[in-house]
Amino acid sequence: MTHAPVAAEPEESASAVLAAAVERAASLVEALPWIQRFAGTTVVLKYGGNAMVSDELRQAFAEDVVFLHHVGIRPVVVHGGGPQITAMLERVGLASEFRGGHRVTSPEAMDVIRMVLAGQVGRDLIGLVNRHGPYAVGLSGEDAGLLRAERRGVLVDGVLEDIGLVGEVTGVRPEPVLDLLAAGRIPVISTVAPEFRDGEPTGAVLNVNADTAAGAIAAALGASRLVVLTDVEGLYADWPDKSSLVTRIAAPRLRELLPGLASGMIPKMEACLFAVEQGVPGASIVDGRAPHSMLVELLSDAGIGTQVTLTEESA
Ligand SMILES: Nc1ncnc2c1ncn2[C@@H]1O[C@H](COP(=O)(O)OP(=O)(O)O)[C@@H](O)[C@H]1O
Ligand SMILES: CC(=O)N[C@@H](CCC(=O)OP(=O)(O)O)C(=O)O
Repeated sequence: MTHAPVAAEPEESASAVLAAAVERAASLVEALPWIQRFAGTTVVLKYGGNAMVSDELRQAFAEDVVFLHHVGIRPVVVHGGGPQITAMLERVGLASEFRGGHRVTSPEAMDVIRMVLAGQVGRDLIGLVNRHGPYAVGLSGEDAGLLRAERRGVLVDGVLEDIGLVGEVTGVRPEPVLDLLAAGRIPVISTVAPEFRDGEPTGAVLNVNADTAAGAIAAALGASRLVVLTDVEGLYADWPDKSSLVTRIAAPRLRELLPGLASGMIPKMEACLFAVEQGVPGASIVDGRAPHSMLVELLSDAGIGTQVTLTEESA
């Protein structure tokens, strides 16, 4: 049976409005100690391609970034774009192949990857942030020596395989990011990186996993937090058993779990581990499909997702 809406008694509706207002105010007040804690510090936000699934979510991400900026926190965005790269490679007739979680990268594919990350995914995010004001500036790992990378292969059944122009970050020069932060800007970083061999640049550009790059950047910046936004609620100790979501984990236990993880989670958890072992006090995996999950993680008592710390006691 359906009922036609009945106007609430004036007294009842006034108290409902008041209760809702008090609840909203409570969320704001709850954020205060967290804002005080993180104000003046740098937080690195890794935005994965699988979390950028709708305009609404991308806009919510941009709002959160601008919110952090306006409460005195220094956000640095490191973005991925795996699915967007795959879609563009398909459009130009190039197939995608992954080995050990890394894209096999030919010189032709590398041209497309560089264009998609720096020219499309990064530009779109910069545009969304800058709807709120002149804040975001794009950087790639190639700019002002930000990243250095060396070619890496992958171990398949114990044998090291060549996967083309894929790199691992071997150095971060944080100055270009610090310059932008000092100028009150929000850096948005695409993770392609110049290749170095025996300490010298080769002139080639390498495709670098965005999680790994974000971990290295967070460590080099002395960030107070690394937050990785992805398309899953967090780390599951026993994937895909949904009852095994881990809310908090210390580095030694994570090290034990790493060899048993499936491919997408490995670079994320390695990046969190690297960051906390290099002095970042906390690194989190959150579900980027839930709007504003990053704000909830950073600025509320309960948090959301999985938080990695160096020890059981540290935060
Ligand atoms: N133990 C695990 N816990 C959570 N997710 C896992 C786990 N093992 C594998 N995954 C997979 O990893 C995926 C996230 O990695 P990926 O697809 O590379 O995301 P992104 O594009 O955000 O970098 C999840 O959607 C999930 O399917
Ligand atoms: C070497 C390697 O695999 N690089 C990734 C770079 C993009 C990325 O990491 O994007 P997500 O964060 O969205 O996964 C790729 O080509 O897909």
